[in-house]
Amino acid sequence: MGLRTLSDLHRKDLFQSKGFINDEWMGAADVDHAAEAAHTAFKSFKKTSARQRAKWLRKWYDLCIENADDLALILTLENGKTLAEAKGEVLYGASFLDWFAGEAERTHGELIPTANLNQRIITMKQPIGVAALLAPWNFPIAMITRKAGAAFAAGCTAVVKPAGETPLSCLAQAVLAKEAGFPKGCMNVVLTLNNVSEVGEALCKSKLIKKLSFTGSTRVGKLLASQCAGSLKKLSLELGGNSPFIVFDDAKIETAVEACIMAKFRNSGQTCVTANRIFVQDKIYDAFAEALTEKIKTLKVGDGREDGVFVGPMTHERAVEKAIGHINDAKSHGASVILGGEAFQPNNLKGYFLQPTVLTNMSEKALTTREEVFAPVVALYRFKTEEEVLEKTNAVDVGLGSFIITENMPRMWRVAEALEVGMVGVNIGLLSASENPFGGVKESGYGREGGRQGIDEYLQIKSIFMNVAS
Ligand SMILES: NC(=O)c1ccc[n+]([C@@H]2O[C@H](COP(=O)([O-])OP(=O)(O)OC[C@H]3O[C@@H](n4cnc5c(N)ncnc54)[C@H](O)[C@@H]3O)[C@@H](O)[C@H]2O)c1
Ligand SMILES: O=CCCC(=O)O
Repeated sequence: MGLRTLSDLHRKDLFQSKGFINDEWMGAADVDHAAEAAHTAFKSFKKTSARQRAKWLRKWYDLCIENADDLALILTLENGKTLAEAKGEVLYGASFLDWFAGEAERTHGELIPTANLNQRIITMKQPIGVAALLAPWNFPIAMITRKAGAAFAAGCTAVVKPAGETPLSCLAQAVLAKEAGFPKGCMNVVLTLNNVSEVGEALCKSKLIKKLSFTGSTRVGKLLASQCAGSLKKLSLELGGNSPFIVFDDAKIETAVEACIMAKFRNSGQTCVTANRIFVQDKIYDAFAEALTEKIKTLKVGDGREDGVFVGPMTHERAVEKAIGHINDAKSHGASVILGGEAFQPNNLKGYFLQPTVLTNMSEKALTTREEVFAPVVALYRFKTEEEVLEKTNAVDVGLGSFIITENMPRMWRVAEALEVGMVGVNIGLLSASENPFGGVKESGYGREGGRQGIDEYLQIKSIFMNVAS
């Protein structure tokens, strides 16, 4: 079969290119109109039963699974990730709808034991209101469903803003959410490209919007937090990371290599939890570097629609430029490029490709020590002791994901507890599951998405304080 294009979609209506407001497709990004539609819908949506919302979420989940091939194709065409990865993201994205369908009915309040026996206090959880959901270009489906699944389960309505680079997957989700039965005005989508600052600011400043959830860079997260200060919106921020991937001497090399490939090459290195600083203990350093490099040499780079391709292009040109800057900077601090190191065009393909790259002898002075590479660049740092590696890993402003590879259980516990991060992977290169509370600490942001905690981001607590004296 040749390379697939939009004309191969089974359901042509999944390809939409206009914004979606109050169940209508619109040209301009009109935040006020979208916020009003969501606000009006909220008045009745908040009164629907959790069981009904769970049914809509399950139907939406079923539609994602039914249309998985079409959704994956749209995703590959707009983001560049391989079809296999895109299919994986469709399933991962759908799993949040299934998960939050379950959570919708578990937003229990509590009866609080009171000091005064003539009083009773009970609490209830209520939806916060209209939520603005701002998603990034690296996971254009899963970051929508992770946010919207939780918001709708809680009884909130939404104004969704996908990244300007990847609006199509989000619009296809809007088609399916409507088909699943969500009432008019529940899911609104505003599009941006060159006007992202204006749209972002309007979402932050809208009085009708009570909650904002953003996944993206720390730089933009800080900007949005400052813009939301005026209306004191509740915020969830899932921002940049600088994940350490620590291979201890006692690790199994095959486990370390397999986990590192997953943690580094998923989505061509463009994930918020991508292994950024790979710390390898002295005794295992050379053997690990060699085994990893041999494995990376086997990874096929190319058009994500082609069979066997493991690494697709980067999503935009500035990502390649930034990675080349990081490689040159590392070299200037003494690093050796033992594989790759350059932008290239595999089979003369147009696109933003970078050779999978391995850098050894990394210095702490290199920019990648403090900045995310967000590219298929493996930077290997050497360390001697557990204390040393902990000090180095924690000496950054961010703390999202981390990975440790060890066969020593006491060490696993010591290190996992000492790492200043939101998530620790042990002998695995992945942190993604709908049941995992995903999120960070320090300048990686706050709030959790997915897990039992994810729905709470869209709820507020009300207490009822009663005099029960007879
Ligand atoms: N946490 C994540 O999943 C994630 C996702 C994408 C990018 N990033 C980080 O960002 C870096 C660079 O990516 P980039 O060049 O797209 O970054 P960027 O800072 O320009 O944009 C990040 C995201 O924020 C949105 N955005 C930008 N300005 C905005 C504004 N004023 N209001 C509202 N939204 C706005 C963009 O649409 C994009 O989705 C990456 O290297 C990585 O460190 C992280
Ligand atoms: O990049 C951000 C999210 C990645 C994930 O959920 O695995």
